[in-house]
Amino acid sequence: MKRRRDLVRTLSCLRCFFSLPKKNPNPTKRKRAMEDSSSSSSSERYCYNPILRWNPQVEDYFIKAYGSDHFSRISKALTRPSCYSCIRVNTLKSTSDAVIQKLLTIIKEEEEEEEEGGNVDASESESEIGRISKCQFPGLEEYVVFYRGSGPHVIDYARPPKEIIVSRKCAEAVLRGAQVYVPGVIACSAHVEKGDVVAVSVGVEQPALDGGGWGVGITRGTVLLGLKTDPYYFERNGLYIGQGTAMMSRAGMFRVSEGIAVDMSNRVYKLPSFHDVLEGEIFLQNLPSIVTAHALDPQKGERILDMCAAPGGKTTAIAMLMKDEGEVVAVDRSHNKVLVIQKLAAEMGLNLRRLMV
Ligand SMILES: C[S@@+](CC[C@H](N)C(=O)[O-])C[C@H]1O[C@@H](n2cnc3c(N)ncnc32)[C@H](O)[C@@H]1O
Repeated sequence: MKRRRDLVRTLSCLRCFFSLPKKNPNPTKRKRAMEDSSSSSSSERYCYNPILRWNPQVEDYFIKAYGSDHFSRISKALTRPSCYSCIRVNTLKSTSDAVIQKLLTIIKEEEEEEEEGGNVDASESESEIGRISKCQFPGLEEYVVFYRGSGPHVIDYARPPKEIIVSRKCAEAVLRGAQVYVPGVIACSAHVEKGDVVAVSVGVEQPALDGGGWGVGITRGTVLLGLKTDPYYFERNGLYIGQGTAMMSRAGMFRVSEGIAVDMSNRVYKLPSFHDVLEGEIFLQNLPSIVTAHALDPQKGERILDMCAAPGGKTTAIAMLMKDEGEVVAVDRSHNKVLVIQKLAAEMGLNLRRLMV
């Protein structure tokens, strides 16, 4: 089974990331910090500690509504990834009990391999059984399984640094167990070669200096010098998401259009990638999407229209709940999107009857 190693090695999404590191959010402060060379230690830099910046009026409103303590906890939680992966079991092919057993077997086998290779950190070897559980909401226990991740972890990074900055979207995927793919890389240190261990941070949106909206402010392909005089140096403090091995040189990362740029070995939050795991038997789907189809309560023989259907998460959930006896009309706006739905339905062994562009 492809990519099963990720289930062991790595353990949602960053729901909100309009966040900045705690230090030096504006140019004046940044300049002051650059002058004070002792203000940015390695532990400050290589940690994950973003804070959310709110529109002051919105902030005032919420503080009045929730109280400042509660609001500050909400604000902090919004900068953290989800601790759970939510797995929908395809009940036409399997059951939640069978899926739990299979996942445990996969994890055990892979753990043994990792142990043989000496790659297991004993301090992290919590029982996997406790990590997997059935959803407790009535009616969902039959087909929804949770996998609980872990974090935040302290991931030391040895100097001298070789660094990579990735986009927010890429960072969200990485903290759900993905690798860093080429399109997600925004900037990279000079002289990064294939095989180098690199520190990976996220470039977050910041207010433009000219007051014209928010942006990442780093041009794709920027060379990171690793110096405190580097204009982006302080912005990266506290936005470190982990480290990995460069799978290509710096030149390659900005020359090719696809492929893995960094094989992540350590992430500050760990959730496994379920990519290619138990294909057709399970589908990774956020709980609200599952609940949407569940609340619709589709019955055998009904005809249901899904108007913005790709990639087909709710479409296939509806078809499954109808025991694939009925008609789901799935519509999306391009032929390619409809092909994606078709592929997912085929993997799950479902006959959707009608797919439309
Ligand atoms: C968030 S995704 C839908 C996710 C999907 N319902 C699921 O559960 O997997 C939104 C989809 O709406 C589609 N969409 C947007 N505008 C549309 C339109 N005018 N007609 C049909 N589909 C549209 C997009 O192409 C995209 O695939």
